[in-house]
Amino acid sequence: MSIAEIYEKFKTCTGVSTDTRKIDEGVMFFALKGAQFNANEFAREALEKGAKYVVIDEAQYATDPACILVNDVLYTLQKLANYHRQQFSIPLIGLTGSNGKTTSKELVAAVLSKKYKTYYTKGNLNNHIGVPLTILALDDSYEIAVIEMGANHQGEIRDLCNICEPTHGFITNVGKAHLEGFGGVEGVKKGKGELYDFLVKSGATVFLNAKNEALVGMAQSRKFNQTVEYLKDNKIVLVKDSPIVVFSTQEPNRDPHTYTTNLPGWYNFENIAAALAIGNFFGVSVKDASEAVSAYNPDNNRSQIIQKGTNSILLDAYNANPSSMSAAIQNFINLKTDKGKIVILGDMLELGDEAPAEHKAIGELVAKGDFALVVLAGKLMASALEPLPKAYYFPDKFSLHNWLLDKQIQNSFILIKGSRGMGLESTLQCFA
Ligand SMILES: CC(=O)N[C@H]1[C@@H](OP(=O)(O)OP(=O)(O)OC[C@H]2O[C@@H](n3ccc(=O)[nH]c3=O)[C@H](O)[C@@H]2O)O[C@H](CO)[C@@H](O)[C@@H]1O[C@H](C)C(=O)N[C@@H](C)C(=O)N[C@H](CCC(=O)N[C@@H](CCC[C@@H](N)C(=O)O)C(=O)O)C(=O)O
Ligand SMILES: Nc1ncnc2c1ncn2[C@@H]1O[C@H](COP(=O)(O)OP(=O)(O)OP(=O)(O)O)[C@@H](O)[C@H]1O
Ligand SMILES: C[C@@H](N)C(=O)N[C@H](C)C(=O)O
Repeated sequence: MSIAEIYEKFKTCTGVSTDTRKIDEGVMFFALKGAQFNANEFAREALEKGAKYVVIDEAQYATDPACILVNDVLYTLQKLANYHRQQFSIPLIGLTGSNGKTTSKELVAAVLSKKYKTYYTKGNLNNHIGVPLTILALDDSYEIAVIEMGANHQGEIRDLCNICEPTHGFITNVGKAHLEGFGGVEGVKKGKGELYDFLVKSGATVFLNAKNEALVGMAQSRKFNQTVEYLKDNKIVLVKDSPIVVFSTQEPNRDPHTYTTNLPGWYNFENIAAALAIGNFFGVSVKDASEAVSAYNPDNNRSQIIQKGTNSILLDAYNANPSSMSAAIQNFINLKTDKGKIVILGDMLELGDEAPAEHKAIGELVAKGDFALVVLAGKLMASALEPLPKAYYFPDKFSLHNWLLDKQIQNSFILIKGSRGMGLESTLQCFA
């Protein structure tokens, strides 16, 4: 069956599902294969639970006229998403980067929502499955879309662009993330640059952080139809970045106005600047845009400041890589507080051969800070111990938690950061 024919059936469905444990009446079910299950085996169950059609790629499970047999379910999901995307002529802003994608996406969406009905990626659904699912839930009530794209190897951003066909785009930054799959920082530039390549090819508009040398360099070697630079002039000024970003804007016919945010660090100022520039481009007033970023309060284990008894906690436990870890630690070193400062750091994953050196470099950076306690957790973090002879080290989270529960830390400002695989948000429970 052709994609156009499958699309006709999709249009009669209430949506899409990939999980029989969470299925709504009337959906089109895509039977994906994972590490544990082959969802072809759930075709019948999906129909019994209310799916209108099931897309499968193993003939033996095609036991009902509602089964659509294809060569490859994942490929079909991606092609269908692209077909669906092509039905819309709204601006679609695609973004990627090593760090700050989700925060930037949320900020851009908050700004654009002041003027438009804005569709945007939920949570972190940014990969070869998440982007198609995101696109397939777009409907014609929306006026603009913001789509996050993530990758851990070459070619992935190219493929995601071919699915969502951005008309506008930006890269938050290029840094030391997923080095294993990208093959070093040059590989990251190449991989993230696939968004720029698409924007060149399609004559789209790029938003460019004029203060980011790596991005400016990548942009110089490409000829965009339109480039909108930000952080080039003093339209937005960083007043302070610690413990949270305060910025001021020059608004037409008004005195400069200062806004307080809920986000820590210069790196979030850059994310805010991108959101303001995009808002400005699409005609959102500086006042509305600034109010939107000022009101944004993360609740996703990223850049969250949480009070727990007498302790203040900067919870940044969604993910970690050398760039975001250094940024968070440097910001924490600069933070002024009467409380004792403590860092609790977990492994940074997906760094391949560079993992020992990168963990050691983090240890060297931490050694420059004036911390009351340095606590390291995870096998890879052992490499950070050499420059930190006084650090407390735990090979796993469980021994870390036992120690913290015993220690009853009070009146401290604590940074918690580690990779997703470490799940360090659960360390919050160790503080009363
Ligand atoms: C295929 C799938 O949905 N996988 C999810 C599943 O993982 P698993 O491999 O264990 O699949 P299973 O074997 O359990 O199941 C296979 C399918 O069967 C369905 N099923 C199962 C049982 C049943 O009773 N009924 C069923 O129908 C089941 O639903 C499956 O469809 O479960 C995991 C745990 O819940 C999920 O994590 C997993 O989701 C995968 C990873 C996924 O890709 N989800 C996307 C929707 C997504 O966007 N996820 C994002 C993560 C994005 C991310 O990590 N981005 C990176 C960069 C991207 C790198 C890229 N190359 C990559 O590898 O992803 C970044 O740095 O930003 C998210 O969830 O946040
Ligand atoms: N512009 C930036 N430069 C460097 N580090 C940043 C930047 N923005 C955010 N970070 C750091 O990266 C962390 C993760 O932010 P965020 O989740 O927004 O990034 P992400 O790229 O979406 O990652 P993921 O796709 O894995 O969720 C932040 O909590 C912060 O430590
Ligand atoms: C989960 C994925 N988005 C990610 O950020 N991975 C890195 C390696 C992490 O878990 O920190």
